Amino acid sequence: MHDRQEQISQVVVTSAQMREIEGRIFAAGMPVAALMEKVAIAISRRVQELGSHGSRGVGEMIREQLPLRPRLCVGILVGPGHNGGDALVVARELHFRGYEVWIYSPLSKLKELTQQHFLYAQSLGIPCYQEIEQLPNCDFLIDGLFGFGLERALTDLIASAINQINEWKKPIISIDLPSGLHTDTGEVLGTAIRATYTFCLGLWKLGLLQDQALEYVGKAELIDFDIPLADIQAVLGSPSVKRITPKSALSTLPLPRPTVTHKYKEGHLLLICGSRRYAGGAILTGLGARASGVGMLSIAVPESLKPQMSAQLPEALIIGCPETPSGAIAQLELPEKTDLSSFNAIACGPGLTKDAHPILQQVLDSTSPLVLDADGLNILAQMSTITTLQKRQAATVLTPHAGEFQRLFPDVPDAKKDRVVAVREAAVQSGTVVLLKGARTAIANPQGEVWINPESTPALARGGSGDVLTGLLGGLLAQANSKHITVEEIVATAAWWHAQAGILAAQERTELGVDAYTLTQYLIQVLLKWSIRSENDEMMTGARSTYIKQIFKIADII
Ligand SMILES: NC(=O)C1=CN([C@@H]2O[C@H](COP(=O)(O)OP(=O)(O)OC[C@H]3O[C@@H](n4cnc5c(N)ncnc54)[C@H](O)[C@@H]3O)[C@@H](O)[C@H]2O)[C@H](O)CC1
Ligand SMILES: [K+]
Repeated sequence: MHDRQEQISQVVVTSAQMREIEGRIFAAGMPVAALMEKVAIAISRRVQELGSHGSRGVGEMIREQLPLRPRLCVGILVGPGHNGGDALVVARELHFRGYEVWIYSPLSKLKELTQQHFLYAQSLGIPCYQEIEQLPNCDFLIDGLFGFGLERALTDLIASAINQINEWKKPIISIDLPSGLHTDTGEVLGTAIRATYTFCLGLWKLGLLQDQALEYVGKAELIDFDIPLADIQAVLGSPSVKRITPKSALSTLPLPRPTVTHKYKEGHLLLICGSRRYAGGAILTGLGARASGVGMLSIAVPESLKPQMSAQLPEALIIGCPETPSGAIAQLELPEKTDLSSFNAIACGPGLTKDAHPILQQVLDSTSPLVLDADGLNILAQMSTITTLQKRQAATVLTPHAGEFQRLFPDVPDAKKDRVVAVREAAVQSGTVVLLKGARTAIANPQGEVWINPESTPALARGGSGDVLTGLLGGLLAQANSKHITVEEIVATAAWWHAQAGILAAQERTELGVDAYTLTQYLIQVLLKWSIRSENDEMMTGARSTYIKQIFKIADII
């Protein structure tokens, strides 16, 4: 069961893929009405959990507002399709559980199954309204207007009703997707419900993981309804878009370490960063690399930065390089008998300034895996990016934010419209792994596979946090060859780890308290938090299986 949950939680689908998977289920004999019932009962149960006393959810919020209200009043928004059908089943179930239920159904032409549920709800005496103004004051709402069947911009009638509903500032639970969002791109088609919770049905919809959707999605969770893995496999093959999960991220960390090892076996990373103007970028990149656990860390900086670098990172080999009049690295001067290929990985860019452009060609000509960030990317953007990158044999990872991405890849589809399409196109064209930073960082490999980090925090939107990621990523890349892990999986792990550190820091210090230096201090705490959690899971699973064995033993079954 656990494995299924993990597999399902990684899958991301478009509306077309969901339609195809749904079609296989119905073709295999599952009646549409039965599936709707199965799904909507699961939704109803979850709504009641949220609405129950003491849960940190809708019920908690409502009780703070209306402690005396004898029973919760819920408004059900019903659309013409099966999303509306789901909502009507939920309406019926909450009605039987004692909730005061009202229905708003703006369109008179409903799909047959939805129509049947509508008639039954009316037969139970549940009040149904066609005008949003008629809907009495509810404690919370269930949004079943549109799911993954939304095909075009909303009509004015429905758009103005949704805007009105959003004005009420009531908790809203959206079924499958907040109505009005494009299922694949997350684009707002006119307007959209601002959900407090989104209960995504069966498999994660791609649109819920796109930056432009996030202010509408609220807290998203998956309602599993036992879609056979075989149907998912048949339609998706190996999923082209995956969610990064704690389990997948932790599994690629260079942990546990072999009992017998030494510092050179745990990777040697070269950072090329910093300038007189941006010394801090070099320090932050170094601290990110330190946290990765990399065995040996060399940092090439302009000569004048050497003292402060050694003070901040005494364990690192600081390589003082000749500098330009503006205080940038003029040329790389590596210790004798070493050249760029001596390093397991190179990370280049933070704080370099564009005056360091001669360095870039050197690192591009190297045969080591290479991470380019910040000015490393800005200098690259001045070269013919795609052809330059295609010449490299070794792995190359680019970590642009939206602006750097636009400069690097002016000809790929607009990342604002669909980040997944844009990052995939950039990676395929350039033959590199591209990490496009954002609220939901997206990573693509040259084969066009995409990973999305589903959890982050606006606390990371600060100068320097990208430098930390570059060091962390470079350090993990330098250790990668000790395990058979792909570069893109390492990149996905670095993105997850970096975001988790931001989340942990923000929990303890608020979203204003996560400067880049502080962020570096939370990186190791992420591993402690998740290793404790997975030990607990193991223990729980272990405890649970022991407990079950005891019961069966008593019953003399095993
Ligand atoms: N996938 C599954 O296994 C299950 C899905 N369920 C639910 O069904 C919806 C999808 O239902 P569908 O009828 O295909 O579409 P919607 O209800 O999302 O769309 C409504 C309907 O409205 C029409 N329409 C499209 N765009 C517009 C518009 N802009 N204005 C007006 N009308 C529009 C279009 O004809 C659509 O058919 C899914 O989200 C789940 O909630 C099952 O309940 C369980 C299994
Ligand atoms: K919906």
